[in-house]
Amino acid sequence: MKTVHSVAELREAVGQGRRNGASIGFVPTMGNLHMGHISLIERARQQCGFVVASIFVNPLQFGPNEDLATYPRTLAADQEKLEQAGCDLLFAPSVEEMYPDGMTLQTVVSVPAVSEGLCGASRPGHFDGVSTVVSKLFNMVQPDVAVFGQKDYQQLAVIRTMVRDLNIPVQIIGQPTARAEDGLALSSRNGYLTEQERTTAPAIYRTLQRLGQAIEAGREDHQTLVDQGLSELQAAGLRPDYLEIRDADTLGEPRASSDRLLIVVAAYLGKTRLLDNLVIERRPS
Ligand SMILES: Nc1ncnc2c1ncn2[C@@H]1O[C@H](COP(=O)(O)OP(=O)(O)OP(=O)(O)O)[C@@H](O)[C@H]1O
Ligand SMILES: CC(C)(CO)[C@@H](O)C(=O)[O-]
Ligand code: BAL
Repeated sequence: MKTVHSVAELREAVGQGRRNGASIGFVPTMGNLHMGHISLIERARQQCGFVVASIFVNPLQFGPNEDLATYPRTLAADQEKLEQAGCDLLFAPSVEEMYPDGMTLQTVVSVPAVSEGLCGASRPGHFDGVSTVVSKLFNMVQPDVAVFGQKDYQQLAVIRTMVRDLNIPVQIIGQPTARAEDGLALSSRNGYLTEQERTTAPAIYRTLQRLGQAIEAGREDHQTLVDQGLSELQAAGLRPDYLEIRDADTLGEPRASSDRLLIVVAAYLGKTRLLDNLVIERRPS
């Protein structure tokens, strides 16, 4: 696997892949790779002859009091994992390469509606940072297919909307969440957890499953379920940011006609903010 750091080298290497007749698959990441990331690479590999990953900790999507400075940067280990997973090319640009005129003068891509609420409410400006960097990366790589994780469900919805609204010629694939044996969604930020916090963290998925089972059994009293779920999380030692039940396709409030519901949660364990979600097929009434 080749690693490049500049847009010019990236274009040259992707162009070579394309000239060899391969379709281009792309997996954007912030690095510190785990098996969740690797499942995205493998998904891209299934469909494309040439697979590109990027590692870029994007300052534009971090709030002023967030963990930009401490976010784990583990390039050498990541390169090894990507190589083993069959990735062809890694793009690992500097901040200067991505934002040569600085970030204040950067044109911003902003996706309305779907980026508001949930993480958009707790992290103002976050999704503008994500949609801006992902549209830049799409223009740099020009992939046929891009794979994102369903763990970051709202992010995936924002990207799908952006691609549709801006007519970007890329197929977006959502890959199911890879989990540890105890159900905790794999996440780079799990590395921040103390041993004690790590034993508490699976309560998030347990709560999602319990709510999911209740909905599958026909419960429609969503607010009661959410209140119980919040209490469960708190009792386990988590500090919920939000726990909500939404329409899984629009991310709006569920309607009588919603046939897929999203149970979505963000919760703090100490200083670490963890995300997870579950999609439930609703029983026809
Ligand atoms: N457990 C997982 N299963 C499947 N995909 C995942 C998983 N975790 C992350 N991804 C996906 O990997 C891509 C890159 O995400 P990122 O590098 O931010 O990893 P992360 O583990 O989510 O990090 P963080 O802890 O910072 O949120 C995104 O599309 C994200 O949804
Ligand atoms: C999509 C992404 C790579 C954009 O910086 C990031 O938000 C992530 O890793 O999920
Ligand atoms: N995986 C989401 C990227 C972020 O938290 O900034």
